[in-house]
Amino acid sequence: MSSVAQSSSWTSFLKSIASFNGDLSSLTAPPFILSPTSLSEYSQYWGEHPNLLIEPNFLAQSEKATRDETDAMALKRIIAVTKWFISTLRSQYCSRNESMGSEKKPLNPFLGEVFLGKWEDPEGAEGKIGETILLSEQVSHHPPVTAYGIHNAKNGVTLQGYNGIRSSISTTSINVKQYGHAILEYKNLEESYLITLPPLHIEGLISASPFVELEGSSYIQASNGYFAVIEYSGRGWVTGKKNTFKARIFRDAMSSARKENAVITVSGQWSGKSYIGNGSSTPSSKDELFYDAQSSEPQHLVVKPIAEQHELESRKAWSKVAEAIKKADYDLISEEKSLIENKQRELRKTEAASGDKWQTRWFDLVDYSDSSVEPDAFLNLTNISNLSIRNAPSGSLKNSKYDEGEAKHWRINIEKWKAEKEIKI
Ligand SMILES: CCC(=O)OC[C@H](C)CC[C@H]1O[C@H]2C[C@H]3[C@@H]4CC=C5C[C@@H](O)CC[C@]5(C)[C@H]4CC[C@]3(C)[C@H]2[C@@H]1C
Repeated sequence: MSSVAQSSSWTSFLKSIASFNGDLSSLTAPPFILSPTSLSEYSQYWGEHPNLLIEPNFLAQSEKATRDETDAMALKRIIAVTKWFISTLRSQYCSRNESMGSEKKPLNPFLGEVFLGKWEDPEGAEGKIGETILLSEQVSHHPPVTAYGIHNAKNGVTLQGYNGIRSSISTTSINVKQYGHAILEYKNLEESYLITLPPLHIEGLISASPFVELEGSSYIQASNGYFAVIEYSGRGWVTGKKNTFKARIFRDAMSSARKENAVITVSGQWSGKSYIGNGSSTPSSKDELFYDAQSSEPQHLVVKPIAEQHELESRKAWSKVAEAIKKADYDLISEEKSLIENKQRELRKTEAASGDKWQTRWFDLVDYSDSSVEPDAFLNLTNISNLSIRNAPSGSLKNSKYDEGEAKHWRINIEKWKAEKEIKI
């Protein structure tokens, strides 16, 4: 066992996990497990392969296409969307391990914290992709919820979504259910996709080298009917290596009831190589390579220098805390964090006194249980996939045990971004 794992701070931290109350940010983790990065920055992991995100826009059928050609192109597009989704997972769930040696505890964003930037036209794309922007905003602090919008104007592509988590502790791991979803819209194709988020757990706590492993399933529902079911497993499974997945693509959600109905199957590691085959049999390294996560380097977001940032922008707001974490100076960390937390407490008190609640900046909370709400991509896609519209764990089905309670979801308000005067990309 490494010296870190034996260190008193880690063992006392593990004990604190034992008395866990459900809110991860309430746990005081030892300094070496703290990340200098705020959770509001994690939205960028959706956009680090702009070429794959935009690719479906170029897979349009011709005007004179027959029904079969149209269908064949629709299948090509959901395969391309599945490839883009799989390409996001290494950044989402492995990037801290790769850059800092293990999963870390991100800074807990304050209400109203924003993170924004752009991906420039990828090298060698000859202007085909163009610029893609990211807007991310902490729309709730209790519980923590981050909303984001990624937009590529040149190709009419918009990805928007939000994420919140609920955690619980088992003897050796932290179990996390994700709430929220992503909606991907290709304006030129008049086509949209609903993407749900898989549950995960944190392994390696005992050995003080935590890492994320995905589990369960997630779904991609296309407005043209095609439906992808992605199942995740880790090395604990009989055959699986870590980060294993199997994606099955069906003509529609109904036919996904039987695995034999899969028209395409993709299998492998989302942090490594995966292979694609026709039908429902499991492809292997003898079949066609689908994606190699290790060989396609993520394109990093361009973020303004901290000196040019607004005080609500994440890296500016957290700069002193981030410095203290890099110095592993625990007293300074808690001193600088308290300054931010106390300022937030004051703000909330003033708002409570004057009665004007904090207003979110670029996102609106839409109540889908309100029958007057306009039919939109979310309602259409949850209908054809039979997925719940409620604030249930991501991917819950209608009439499942979680299909109850409120149905309020965060949506980007692009007019508010266009009217933005103070904060620039
Ligand atoms: C708080 C307890 C603690 O410090 O334990 C030490 C360990 C670092 C485990 C807890 C933290 O692990 C982090 C992993 C984070 C998730 C990673 C990726 C994503 C995907 C992204 O799209 C949305 C956010 C999400 C789900 C992160 C949520 C927060 C997680 C679970 C951090 C834990 C506090």
